[in-house]
Amino acid sequence: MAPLVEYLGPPGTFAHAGADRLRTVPEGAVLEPRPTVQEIVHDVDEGRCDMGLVPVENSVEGGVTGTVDVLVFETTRVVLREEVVVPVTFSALRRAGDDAPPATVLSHPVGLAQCTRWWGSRSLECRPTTSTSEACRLVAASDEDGLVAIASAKAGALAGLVAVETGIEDHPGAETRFALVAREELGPTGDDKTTVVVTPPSEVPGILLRLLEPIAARGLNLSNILSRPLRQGLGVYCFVLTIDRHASDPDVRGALDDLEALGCTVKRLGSYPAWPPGAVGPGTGVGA
Ligand SMILES: O=C(O)C(=O)Cc1ccccc1
Repeated sequence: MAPLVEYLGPPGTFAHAGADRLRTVPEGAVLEPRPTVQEIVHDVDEGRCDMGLVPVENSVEGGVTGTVDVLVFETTRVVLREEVVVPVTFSALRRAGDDAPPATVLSHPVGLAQCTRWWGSRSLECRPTTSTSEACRLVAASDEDGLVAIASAKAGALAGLVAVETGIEDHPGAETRFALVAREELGPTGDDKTTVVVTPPSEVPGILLRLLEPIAARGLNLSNILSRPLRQGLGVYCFVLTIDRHASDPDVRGALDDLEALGCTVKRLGSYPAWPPGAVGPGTGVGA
């Protein structure tokens, strides 16, 4: 049967654009929008779909914490299978005929955070939405005046909105990394990354330094480190580490064994080919 790939919808999101850049999805896959990252990740974890495409990191905002936390705390089977990077630029989008002064801006939290100068200088009220396309859908369906969606021009056009300004982001050239999550990871391609969640034992002084030592000592490059609160009180954190090598590499295996020997809990989120495309084939073109 054709694999089912869910992405953060509705159509026109940056995730939808990312689906077009996927390289490891079998031909004939069916692509379906879902309204929230949580639903997508749980659908993969519990076998209701095969794969899911969700935002994990933005070059201006850092980790997309909503996604990272679902992967860290709410999954048992989900692994990262592929990463895809998408350039992001934002437009201000309105209903045709709504000439009222802008009053309220709607977008995904990452979209709002990347356009703070635009809406901050106009003192607009912010309404976070589950995606940029959902912001467009809500503005198009509302009879409230003065609403502005922040999304790609394409998302706006799909919802029938008019772009009143383009390129409104604070930092041009931003990119977002998306993860294709699945239940099975891929073998080594020669240019891979491994992401793990490391929870240190409590109350060990200098633990961050000690848990980085086995990685540094093996000459492994750490391309990302994110700390997330364990929700057990202030100062209690886990670390999401990305190592630029496949988990089957003996040095990565050795480093992860050392972390466990230090008393850390290690949750393996999987190994996947690094972006930009290197050792794997061309895109499968399942997306937008
Ligand atoms: O809402 C979207 O379009 C997404 O795919 C998530 C997102 C939102 C803002 C910037 C990058 C990705």
